[in-house]
Amino acid sequence: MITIENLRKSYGKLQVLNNVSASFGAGRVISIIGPNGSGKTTMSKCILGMVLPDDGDIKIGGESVLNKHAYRSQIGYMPQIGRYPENMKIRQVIGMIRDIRKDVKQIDEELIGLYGLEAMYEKRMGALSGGTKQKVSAALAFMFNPQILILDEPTAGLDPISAEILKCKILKEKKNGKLILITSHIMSEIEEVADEVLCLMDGQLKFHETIAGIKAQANEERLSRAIAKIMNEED
Ligand SMILES: Nc1ncnc2c1ncn2[C@@H]1O[C@H](COP(=O)(O)OP(=O)(O)OP(=O)(O)O)[C@@H](O)[C@H]1O
Repeated sequence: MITIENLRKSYGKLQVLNNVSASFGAGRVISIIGPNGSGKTTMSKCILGMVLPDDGDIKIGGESVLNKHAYRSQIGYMPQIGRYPENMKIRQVIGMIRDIRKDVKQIDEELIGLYGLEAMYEKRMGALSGGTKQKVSAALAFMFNPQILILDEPTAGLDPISAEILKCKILKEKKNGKLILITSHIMSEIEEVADEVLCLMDGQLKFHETIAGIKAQANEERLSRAIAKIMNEED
């Protein structure tokens, strides 16, 4: 569904993505991991068209999406920190985005219901707690039934019950054939929801492997130990 070919991106002298290639199929959850600053968000933003790579290609359904816009409507994005106009109420933000996406008939309001957002509709975005803002971001990412979801540290800041709701939603949408990319540092969460792990280190692909494959390769039952072992291996 998504193919990344020899992706390169630098900011000035800093090479953030160095020849990264990978492909991701429908009906899979892929966790993107790596130390802080290893290029995870930059790779996600390249897929979203928010950052233009210096070199390489990104294909969705076999077609290059570089410098194109229409494909973005197939992607639901939950940013690490959602930024919203402080004075707008939750109701207005959701209404505004629904207005922009009038083309979508099959609206998915499940997370709005599960998070009880309607009861907070009249609250202004600037007055919300970080976790509630995260819930709005999650609800918006899933709302327009996108075929691809990119979730940047989605459960960071959510209380355990709200995080559980989101993990269940991720697994449900995976069963519906969606491709879901998640950046996360939480190993237990990765083990619960992901099928594959892609690891970036210093902008390079360190490995891209199934969970079972990682454990077998490292000869470790615990995913966190297995990943640490592989990350510490010399190339
Ligand atoms: N717009 C930008 N201008 C300059 N440097 C940038 C820009 N965006 C990112 N960088 C740098 O690129 C590197 C990779 O950043 P990126 O946000 O992709 O990392 P990450 O793996 O998502 O990190 P984290 O785990 O901390 O979220 C960092 O050194 C960052 O400072």
